[in-house]
Amino acid sequence: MTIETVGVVGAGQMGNGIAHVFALSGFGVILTDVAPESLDKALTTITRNLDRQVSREKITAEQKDAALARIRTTLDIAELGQTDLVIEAATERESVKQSIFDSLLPHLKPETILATNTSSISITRLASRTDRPEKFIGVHFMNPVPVMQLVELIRGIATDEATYNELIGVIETLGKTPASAEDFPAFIVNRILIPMINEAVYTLYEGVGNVRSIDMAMKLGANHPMGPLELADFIGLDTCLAIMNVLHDGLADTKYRPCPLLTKYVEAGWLGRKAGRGFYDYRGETPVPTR
Ligand SMILES: CC(=O)CC(=O)SCCNC(=O)CCNC(=O)[C@H](O)C(C)(C)COP(=O)(O)OP(=O)(O)OC[C@H]1O[C@@H](n2cnc3c(N)ncnc32)[C@H](O)[C@@H]1OP(=O)(O)O
Ligand SMILES: NC(=O)C1=CN([C@@H]2O[C@H](COP(=O)(O)OP(=O)(O)OC[C@H]3O[C@@H](n4cnc5c(N)ncnc54)[C@H](OP(=O)(O)O)[C@@H]3O)[C@@H](O)[C@H]2O)C=CC1
Repeated sequence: MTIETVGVVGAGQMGNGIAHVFALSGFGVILTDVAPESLDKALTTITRNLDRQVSREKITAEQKDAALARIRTTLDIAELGQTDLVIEAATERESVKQSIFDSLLPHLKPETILATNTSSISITRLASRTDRPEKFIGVHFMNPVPVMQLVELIRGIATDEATYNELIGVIETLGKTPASAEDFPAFIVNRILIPMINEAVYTLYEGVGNVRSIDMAMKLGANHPMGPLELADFIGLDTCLAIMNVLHDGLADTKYRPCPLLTKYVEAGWLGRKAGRGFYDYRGETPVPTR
């Protein structure tokens, strides 16, 4: 099958990045979300990130304009019926993803591949509730999508070889590197990364360090490009907590217990950068630690 047009469901930080890289690689993109403001914000972010790539001479102004012209936004999920591949990138909650698939499936062509960018949820379980488990696959992009090289590919128990091979080709066309992960909670990257972030929150909770000292320690002491709390804010604290809950429920091991302080920040709506506040407050000129 030739994939020419890609549907992206969810226009948050991952959805806009996925739309960006597909459009830049020549695919037509239809981006949908439930909120018109999210679609407007996504287009503003994509334009800003393309401008950054133009100013760093990674792409030309013509490539930027052509990429933007390939992206269409809509509030009507039925419009994704014309696409060859759909990537679901909505909130990390199984019920949300489930209801998206329920409303999307009646409109899809039988040959369309259905992918999810979930960062932790079982691909096999999500696939089993669709009409095409053999054409269902996990395609896990990393944040920020235009920059990060890796894409994890996760096959559910029923995913067929043709779908897997098709996606390897697509990811290579995007200039990225596919890596296969088995379908266990949070796959490879987040199985390792998110417990590390959770441990950093425990370090804060127990008073071993404050926000600044913990981030500085890991940046200067372990050469991480961002400190773990800065990275948690970047990912989204709701997403970090959702992933810890999937690990805790799925592996039934207390070592995956989400830190109560992480839960408290999420309960406060302090979800990180996207909410203007998390372990840092981003509402002023420079980020200020909240603890
Ligand atoms: C939760 C999950 O399910 C899985 C995940 O995604 S986990 C999160 C994985 N991501 C990470 O761990 C990111 C860690 N952080 C980093 O790698 C870096 O801090 C960073 C790349 C985000 C920014 O790097 P930096 O050096 O501080 O900033 P900066 O110099 O402005 O940017 C570096 C490059 O990225 C580009 N860039 C940064 N953000 C960008 C964006 N949103 N869009 C396009 N380009 C971007 C810059 O243009 C620059 O490109 P060049 O080097 O080619 O000139
Ligand atoms: N953040 C990260 O670093 C990474 C996240 N992921 C995964 O990508 C997915 C998206 O995460 P991320 O972009 O960070 O989250 P965001 O919160 O930034 O964006 C999620 C978007 O989905 C929208 N949405 C919610 N419900 C629906 C629906 N029914 N139909 C369409 N859109 C909907 C939200 O709208 P509204 O705001 O109105 O609710 C929001 O715009 C998650 O599965 C996450 O686990 C994967 C890799 C990295």
